[in-house]
Amino acid sequence: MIPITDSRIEEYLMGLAPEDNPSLLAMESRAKALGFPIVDRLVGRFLYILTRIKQPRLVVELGSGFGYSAWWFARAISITGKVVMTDYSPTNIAYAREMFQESGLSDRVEFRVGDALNIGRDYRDIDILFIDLDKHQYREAMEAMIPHLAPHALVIADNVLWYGKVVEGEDDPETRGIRDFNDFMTGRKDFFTSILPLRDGVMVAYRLS
Ligand SMILES: C[S@@+](CC[C@H](N)C(=O)[O-])C[C@H]1O[C@@H](n2cnc3c(N)ncnc32)[C@H](O)[C@@H]1O
Repeated sequence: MIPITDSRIEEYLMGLAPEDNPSLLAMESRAKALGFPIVDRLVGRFLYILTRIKQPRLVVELGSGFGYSAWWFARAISITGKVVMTDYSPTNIAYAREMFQESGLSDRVEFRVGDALNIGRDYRDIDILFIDLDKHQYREAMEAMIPHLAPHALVIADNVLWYGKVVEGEDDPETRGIRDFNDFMTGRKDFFTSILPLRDGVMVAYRLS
């Protein structure tokens, strides 16, 4: 494993990103206690900014866990917008419901339990697609969702550097899945794609038409 960002830099950045929302802090503590992978605060704040700039009508998340990343989208989206959360786990979605209720954000969120690849296809004209499900599924998910994206949609994907394994010659299904997804996206002429080495690597791809 290769640390993407030096831990001292990450600590410094975290010091510059104070948050006091009780639901947010509770979700961060839960992730720490369970060792559950969330995008983390630095990426969350980045999602918030992208959402404010884009002003989406519809955000669809593939792989929402218990709602941490969705919380950032919901906080940033206007009251007329909607964030669709998807996760296999009813326990995760039930916890997310509680957190969104507590934060007064539930009216902007649709909570869906099941396979994100099936659920995602229920929606059209998606302005922001966020991909954070099992890593071997990234490309399949993307290919399935392209016809469901709005013109000039943003696709954001987490973990695209996969703890540095993408450059270490690892050949497990997850690393292969991420490499394949990165090659697929950067090879497409209809998306302009950029990868930020923030936390575990965040891809932002802009649909050109
Ligand atoms: C990395 S976590 C998501 C974390 C979340 N995006 C966040 O930052 O708060 C991945 C989640 O995706 C879910 N998942 C993986 N593949 C899925 C699929 N095909 N359909 C639905 N959920 C899936 C897992 O249950 C897990 O909770």
